[in-house]
Amino acid sequence: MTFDHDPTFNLISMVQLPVSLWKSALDGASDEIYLVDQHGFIHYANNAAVASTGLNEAQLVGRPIANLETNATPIDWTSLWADLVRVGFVRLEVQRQDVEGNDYLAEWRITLVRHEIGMFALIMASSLLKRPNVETADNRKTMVANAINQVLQDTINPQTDNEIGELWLKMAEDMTGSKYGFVGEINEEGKYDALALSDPGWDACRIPGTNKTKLIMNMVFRGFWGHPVTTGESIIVNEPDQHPQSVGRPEGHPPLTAFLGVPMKHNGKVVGMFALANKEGGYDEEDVKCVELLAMSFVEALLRRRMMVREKDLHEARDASLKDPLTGLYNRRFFDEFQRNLGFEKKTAVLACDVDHFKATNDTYGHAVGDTVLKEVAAIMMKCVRESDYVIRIGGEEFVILIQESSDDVALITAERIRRMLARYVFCAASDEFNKTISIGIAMFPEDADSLSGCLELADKALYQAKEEGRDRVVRYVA
Ligand SMILES: Nc1nc2c(ncn2[C@@H]2O[C@H](COP(=O)(O)OP(=O)(O)OP(=O)(O)O)[C@@H](O)[C@H]2O)c(=O)[nH]1
Repeated sequence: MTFDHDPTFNLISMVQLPVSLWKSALDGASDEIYLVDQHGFIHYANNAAVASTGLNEAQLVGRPIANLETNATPIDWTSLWADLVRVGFVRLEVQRQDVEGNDYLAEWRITLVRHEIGMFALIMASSLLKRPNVETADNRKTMVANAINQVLQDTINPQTDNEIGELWLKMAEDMTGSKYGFVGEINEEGKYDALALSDPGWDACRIPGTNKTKLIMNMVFRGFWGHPVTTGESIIVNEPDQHPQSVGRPEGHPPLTAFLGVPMKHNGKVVGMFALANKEGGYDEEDVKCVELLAMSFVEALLRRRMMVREKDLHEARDASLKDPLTGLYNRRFFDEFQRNLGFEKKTAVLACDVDHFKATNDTYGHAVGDTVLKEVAAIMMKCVRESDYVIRIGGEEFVILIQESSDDVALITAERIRRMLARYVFCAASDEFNKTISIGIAMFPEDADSLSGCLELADKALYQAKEEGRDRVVRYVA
């Protein structure tokens, strides 16, 4: 493994934001920040990390995070990484030691960062009891760094666009000391739709009977309000009434003492705006820098979230097309796809299962009861198999079970378990109770046939034999 590239590069390229902004935010944050690869090696450490560990950046980069001399307790990186990959975000408390050898408790907030060159862990470490002596305790920069962390978390936690908007608007207000504001996007008609609006104490924007605010939709902003959207430039207006672009305020709107408007951009195009109001003493260039950084992070968070939601929807739609709506089991299409992707090395048992005299159930109790029986049979089958096995409703009252990495014994034991459980199960129909049995035929892939469907044909032959021999039994196919 080599670490000869700019260590910040990975992080920057992941979030695709200008290097200078991110680097200054991360470098100057008062929390220690590390970017760590999946093997636990540090790729980037900020100034606070340098101050806290007493090691310079060159000494830190390439070092395993788990074995930092400042970790008073060892860290099991392998299991931590496994949790991170599974959940996306991990928070833990780590006993650490400052450069003078004093123990202190630190909180690590770790976010999984996915990138085409690999996955990384972004660790933000802050002392819970005693902050190590870090000179760069600039509160604002810590907030910006927290915002970066938030971007990454926002893409993981399922939230609505409006909730994300509220979160980022609050962050922008806190960072600048604004009294109120709004954030929104340009819609397809080129007008403005708010995603979040904080309460400026103006009745006109309140939803009657609630303390929620009405979202502005399809708005065209004039004067300095619209400046960020029309020009793509941020604007500070510290004396709104005297400003040449002043268009006054709508009736009943609370006093406006200062205004900061920052465009949200994506690929150079203005896609929205942050608008903040009434910072005491007015806004300055530092506010512009912070909010511009936030605006970029916000767009990133929003777009990433939408992409993830789209992917999830697609995934669910695909999943639904492979499922049987009655039982929730996989369907025939799944069997065909599974077969296509099956490698030869995967020993798989094929169990062909058919409920005995099912037609009689339909005839006696009606189709609806028949459906309930099928659902309950499906549930019994699911209880009898391992998580790694597949239960498929191949059609009507016929089911197929695929047991991966199976031996003859495992297949027979599973089939017998299903047969016995079903035979003992009592079904109910109105005031009547009844039992059902099942017949099962077994064939093994690739031992008996060189395709799964070939195996299914042989398992069906064995199933037919089971029916012939009196039903309620398991038969292993023999050539
Ligand atoms: N309720 C219900 N019945 C179904 C469904 N799909 C198929 N069937 C019925 O399942 C029955 C299958 O009957 P047969 O294939 O004759 O076999 P059987 O009565 O189970 O008898 P053996 O298999 O010989 O033990 C038919 O009556 C189908 O109409 C379904 O989704 N719901």
